[in-house]
Amino acid sequence: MVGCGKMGSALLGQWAKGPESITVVDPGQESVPGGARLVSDRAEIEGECFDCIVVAVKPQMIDDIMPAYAANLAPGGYVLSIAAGYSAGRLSQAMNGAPVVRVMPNLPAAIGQGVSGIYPAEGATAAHTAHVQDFMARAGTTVTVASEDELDRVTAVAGSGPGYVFEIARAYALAAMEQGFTEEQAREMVLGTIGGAIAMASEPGALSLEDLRNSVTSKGGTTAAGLAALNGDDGLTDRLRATLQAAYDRAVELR
Ligand SMILES: NC(=O)C1=CN([C@@H]2O[C@H](COP(=O)(O)OP(=O)(O)OC[C@H]3O[C@@H](n4cnc5c(N)ncnc54)[C@H](OP(=O)(O)O)[C@@H]3O)[C@@H](O)[C@H]2O)C=CC1
Ligand SMILES: O=C(O)[C@@H]1CCC=N1
Repeated sequence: MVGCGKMGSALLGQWAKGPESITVVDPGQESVPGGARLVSDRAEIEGECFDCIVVAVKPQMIDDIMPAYAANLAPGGYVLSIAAGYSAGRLSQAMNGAPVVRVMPNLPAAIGQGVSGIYPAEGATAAHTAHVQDFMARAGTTVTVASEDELDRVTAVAGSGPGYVFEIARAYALAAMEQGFTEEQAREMVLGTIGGAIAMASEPGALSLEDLRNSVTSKGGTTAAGLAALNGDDGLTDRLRATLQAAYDRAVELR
């Protein structure tokens, strides 16, 4: 694994429980999860070959960092990239024509509750894809997509998604504090409410999201009043549309 920051270490925490021996190259880390081997520079693995090289550095750094690793890929091996946007074709070219599988995980992978998109690019074999599916299933649910464009849309919806959710929760808690609650009370109430509602909506056979919303909303009651302020003019819907579009557009720029 090349790079082991926030997302790399979230995945490594799950992967390190499996049978593979994992080597991490990251100059900035003092330790990595699960007892994986950590080196700070590629020079320390000169001459060593790996069946899979995971790209977990920022997309903007790939051109500088990754070409040298082409020499570390074992015959028959492949490259697994979690970088947003950066295309499989460009990465393969940078790594001497290596097969590439692109993955878009999200941060709850750290607790085994991630949502990951998988896109096996041209040149990736069924065995490579099966290995990635197994790897990512250890970190949560997976969806294998048929086009790279779709993976960039998974990025906008799920890859970046925890960021939107944390921001919504933060704003919700701030509003709760303005109703007179302490920060701790607001956090507990807001996360308890979001967590409870999501758990209920995730039960097998749960109602549609619209019906669930309606089941909270008494005619002429408090929820109806709150919902009118929240999305009565579709402002929230429009804002979320713009959110996903902006994230997708950025992924396209990073290709
Ligand atoms: N964060 C997220 O929720 C998600 C991120 N991703 C993707 O994951 C990738 C990493 O993102 P994220 O974990 O957030 O970023 P981080 O900055 O946390 O992680 C990148 C890591 O790479 C290290 N690094 C820098 N230079 C090198 C080098 N020459 N060799 C090896 N490692 C190096 C950095 O060290 P240092 O900090 O010291 O520079 C850092 O530890 C990105 O491509 C991103 O698009 C995908 C899905 C979700
Ligand atoms: O913000 C980013 O670019 C990365 C990719 C998805 C989540 N974080």
